[in-house]
Amino acid sequence: ACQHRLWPEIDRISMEQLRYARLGVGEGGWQLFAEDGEMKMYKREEEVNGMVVDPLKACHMVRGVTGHEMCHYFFSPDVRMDWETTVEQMTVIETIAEDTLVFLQVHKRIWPASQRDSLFWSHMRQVPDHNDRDGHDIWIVCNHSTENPDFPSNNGKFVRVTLTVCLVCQTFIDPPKDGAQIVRDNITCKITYCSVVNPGGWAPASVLRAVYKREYPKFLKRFTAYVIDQCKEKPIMF
Ligand SMILES: O=S(=O)(CCO)c1ccc(-c2ccc(C3CCCC3)c([C@H]3C[C@H]3c3ccccn3)c2)cc1
Repeated sequence: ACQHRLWPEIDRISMEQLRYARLGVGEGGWQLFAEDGEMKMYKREEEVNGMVVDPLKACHMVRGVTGHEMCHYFFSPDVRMDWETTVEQMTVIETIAEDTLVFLQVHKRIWPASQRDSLFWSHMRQVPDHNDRDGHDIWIVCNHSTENPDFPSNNGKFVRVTLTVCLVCQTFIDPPKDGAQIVRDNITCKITYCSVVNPGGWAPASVLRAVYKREYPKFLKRFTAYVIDQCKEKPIMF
């Protein structure tokens, strides 16, 4: 992967997104728009050329899974269609490395907007976390739009969205007493999910904001429930 032409961009954007995810929501005009238990969703209202591109930041605490497990299932193409209900087709069009893939996805049409597709590299990485006492690393998956001459945007069929998404997960372990073995009940995963999606073409602001408000909470709840269910009978992947 390190000699691939995209590697410098992949490395830079992934680390930028890690820093961005770890910034609090105290400053920068974030407004809380959805809450469900431990999950808190914030957005900023932004438009580019009259198109809604509202950045989103979601914070969640999930008990019983590790950050490695959360990122593994988010990254894996094999299980994508099991949890991602807003995607109609998903193809891996390039394997840059075992932790770096290029996806082409066709998203379900959101009436009355025209149907969208997305083409993005996806990179998963473990990042040592210096200021974390119990020494558990941070896992991140970063998805960022890219171009590929074999799959031109606006190919007449779909409007190509551009996106930058990151899932940053940190594992916390509450060690069991008397040196017993760590079980899933001793584990909590702190998730920060950030996304900026540019619709790539006009779509009514009111429709998009309504879809964001409905779809993002559903998306994150469904995904985290999926990972908990997949992991519960399996050995812990730290
Ligand atoms: O986290 S991921 O990388 C997971 C891999 O799939 C991701 C998540 C979401 C998107 C996406 C793509 C298109 C749209 C819109 C824009 C105009 C018309 C379609 C939206 C908006 C509508 C929002 C939304 C939020 C959550 C789920 C689906 N829909 C979101 C892409 C990638």
